[in-house]
Amino acid sequence: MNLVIDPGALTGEVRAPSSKSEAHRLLICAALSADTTDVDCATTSADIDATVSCLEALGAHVARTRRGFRVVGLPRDASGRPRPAQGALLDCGESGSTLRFLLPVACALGAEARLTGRGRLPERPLSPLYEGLVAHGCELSAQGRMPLATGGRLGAGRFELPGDVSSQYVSGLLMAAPLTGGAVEVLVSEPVESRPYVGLTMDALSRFGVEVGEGPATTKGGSPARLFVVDAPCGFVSPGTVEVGGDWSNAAFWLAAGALGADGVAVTGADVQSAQGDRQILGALALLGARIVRSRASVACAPDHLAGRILDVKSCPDLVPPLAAVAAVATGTTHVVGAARLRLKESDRLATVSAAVNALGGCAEVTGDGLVIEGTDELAGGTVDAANDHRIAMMAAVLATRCSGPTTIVGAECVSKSYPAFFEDFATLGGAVRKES
Ligand SMILES: O=C(O)C1=C[C@@H](OP(=O)(O)O)[C@@H](O)[C@H](O)C1
Ligand SMILES: C=C(OP(=O)(O)O)C(=O)O
Repeated sequence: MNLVIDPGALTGEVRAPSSKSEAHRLLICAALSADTTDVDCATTSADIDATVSCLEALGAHVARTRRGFRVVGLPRDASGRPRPAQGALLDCGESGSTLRFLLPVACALGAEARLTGRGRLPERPLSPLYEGLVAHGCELSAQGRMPLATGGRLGAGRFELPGDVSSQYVSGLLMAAPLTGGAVEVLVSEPVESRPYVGLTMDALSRFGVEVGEGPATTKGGSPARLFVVDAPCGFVSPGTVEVGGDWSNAAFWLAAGALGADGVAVTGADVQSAQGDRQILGALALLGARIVRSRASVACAPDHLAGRILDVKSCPDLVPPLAAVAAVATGTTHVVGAARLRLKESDRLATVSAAVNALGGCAEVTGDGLVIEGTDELAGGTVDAANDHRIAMMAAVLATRCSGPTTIVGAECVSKSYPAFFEDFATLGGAVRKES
């Protein structure tokens, strides 16, 4: 589906959709606990639905309720261990989180399963998580080809991972750890990029009674590292009800639109104390010169004197598209650094962010680990290929509001990966969006 956006500032108030990062984790923990859990989650998305369908395939019972999901955990064997369905096909869709969380979990459950996916997912890396799983008792079919078949059973012990490929490997191992029956140590070399996502996992586990210890350590080679430890014995204990917070990664697009507009945009439902690292959008937009106004019910962003800056995004890779939209019109040069892993997302996001800025008349260039963006106030509009990447479609829509002519977004339906109602909310904020005729 191609959508056309006509120029015009967004303004008003919008509610953040439910966080898919929180939802994945809380749904998985709920499925692994013996009892029933109500996961309050007002909105869903293709990625959240992928995790739900995989958990159902493993034997959990998940029902959609008015407030979210009611999850009945996996059946248990005589010794009280979760007993997964065997021979299940786990369709991860295009969700990297679903695949990288449920691969170690399925292995630790001793499930003979096949994990499959689409879009860019089969190309996105699993190494060296894959090798770590094999070294700890898992039998996996060849890497790089889907479906990926699992067998054997993941055992406890020490896992070593680099900090610069994907924090999702660490999160997956920590969620699998309580199922191994022994102590699990995950040593991650510094810098641990996307570190707040590991914190989000620790937060979710803690809500289900699993505590993760963390401290400084060194690798065998003597380099600095972080050690994450889940001690045995432990198991998932449902707290009854858990709440999924508003999604800061997606709220970031509305705040960016506020910075690009006139009267500002306010977002409700996103907690400024959230464990989500992407609430850093507030600091990053303020650094670029936008005006942030917090009230009890909302946080708003309005334009001021936008100026280019150095933005280190090691801990918040998903904020690059909305920040790039603001940098594209800020005075001067923005250097986005610490962003090499963006090449491993739904698209090569360094290439697609820069292509989107340039397609609308801006000036962006890819560097070794990020982007250089020269701001301009003269964006003409044009045609952006969303490249099947939800964050590129949302970025293009937001930046289109500041162009002098119309913008066509090719493949705009990919927003459904994380935010199916994005364009409805865009229109609610006064955005002029129509289907290409
Ligand atoms: O754990 C998570 O929920 C996520 C971790 C990040 O990935 P990496 O750790 O691979 O950077 C982020 O980009 C992704 O959208 C969601
Ligand atoms: C990279 C993303 O998600 P995932 O890795 O779960 O596919 C994203 O939502 O931007």
